[in-house]
Amino acid sequence: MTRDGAALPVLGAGGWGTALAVSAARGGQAVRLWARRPEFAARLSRERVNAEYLPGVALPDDVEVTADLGAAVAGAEFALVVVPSVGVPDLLADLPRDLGVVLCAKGLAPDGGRLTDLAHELGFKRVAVLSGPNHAEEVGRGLPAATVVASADEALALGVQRALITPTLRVYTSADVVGVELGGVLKNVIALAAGMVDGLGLGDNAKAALTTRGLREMVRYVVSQGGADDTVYGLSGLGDLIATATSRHSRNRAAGEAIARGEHPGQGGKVVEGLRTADLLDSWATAHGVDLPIVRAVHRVTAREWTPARGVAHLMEREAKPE
Ligand SMILES: NC(=O)C1=CN([C@@H]2O[C@H](COP(=O)(O)OP(=O)(O)OC[C@H]3O[C@@H](n4cnc5c(N)ncnc54)[C@H](O)[C@@H]3O)[C@@H](O)[C@H]2O)C=CC1
Ligand SMILES: O=C(CO)COP(=O)(O)O
Repeated sequence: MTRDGAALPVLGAGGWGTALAVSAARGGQAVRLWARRPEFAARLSRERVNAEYLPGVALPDDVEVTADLGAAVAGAEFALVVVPSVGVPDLLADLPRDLGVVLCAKGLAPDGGRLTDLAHELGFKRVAVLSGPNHAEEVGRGLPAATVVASADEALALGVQRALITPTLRVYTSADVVGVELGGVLKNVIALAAGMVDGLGLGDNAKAALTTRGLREMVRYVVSQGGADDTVYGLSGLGDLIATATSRHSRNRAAGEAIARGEHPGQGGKVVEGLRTADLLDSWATAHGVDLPIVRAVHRVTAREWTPARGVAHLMEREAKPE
């Protein structure tokens, strides 16, 4: 049943790991889905539905669930790493260094750097990133979607493309790791801001202005890190910004909306990557003298240093200048 020999390890059984496992298996790829908690893995293996993170989507027979990390990656060329960014360093530390790693988290390393850099620093030679407009709820249901796998190792990118491409998930390759990785990271912060615009009832004009200026901020940051502006205008940048800033599925957008209403964002234990990213990036931008005003406003508001109204004023009352 496998396409390329050994089963594909999918490490992380949250919403996105489960959706990727289901999608690949439906496409004819045998999958080993690793969950950190043994009792959770046992329940998932028994019930064949991830009721906690991806309800209503049945696991095909070709998805084997395990809590044994060594068994999950045994014999594999590469593995998808699909835990939240905060858990990536510890998981990478436990993996064999000759394994190719495909990083799927849309977040940063603890020092504010890129997770792909961290993987190289830890000794991995074959590193890729997977990112695009891909809500797990839709990919899990087999609705049409497209995504991008980027790597400096072309053979790895092509292998991932072969393993994941299906009639409903179109997988493109790219050599711009920086651009693909950081587009997915940044759009979460802009989606938090878009949610705040929704929560404050500021209207469609404000949201269009915010997301467009947010795209400009994404380009500025990506280019400062060596990525290409063209990549930001593609699926993993603009595409994911549209999907996230407008979606009822987005946890980042919903968290922004809740914060603007004065609530604490309750996501039932699901990760809201933009909160951590805004914190890390605001510090980075301050230290490096880079102007990221939306990141700054989102960080200050989510840290409860500013009210949402002050965040809006910070953006509206900047000096007048050409677009
Ligand atoms: N949900 C989505 O639609 C998409 C999510 N992503 C990204 O994928 C990453 C994972 O997100 P989701 O699967 O949605 O998360 P989730 O919130 O659905 O679930 C998180 C999963 O990771 C596990 N986990 C938490 N901390 C861990 C750690 N330290 N080590 C190992 N496992 C840990 C949890 O037990 C849970 O199974 C995030 O970076 C997210 O931005 C990317 C594309 C789509
Ligand atoms: O990355 C995503 C869609 O591409 C998921 O976004 P949220 O984490 O905001 O739900």
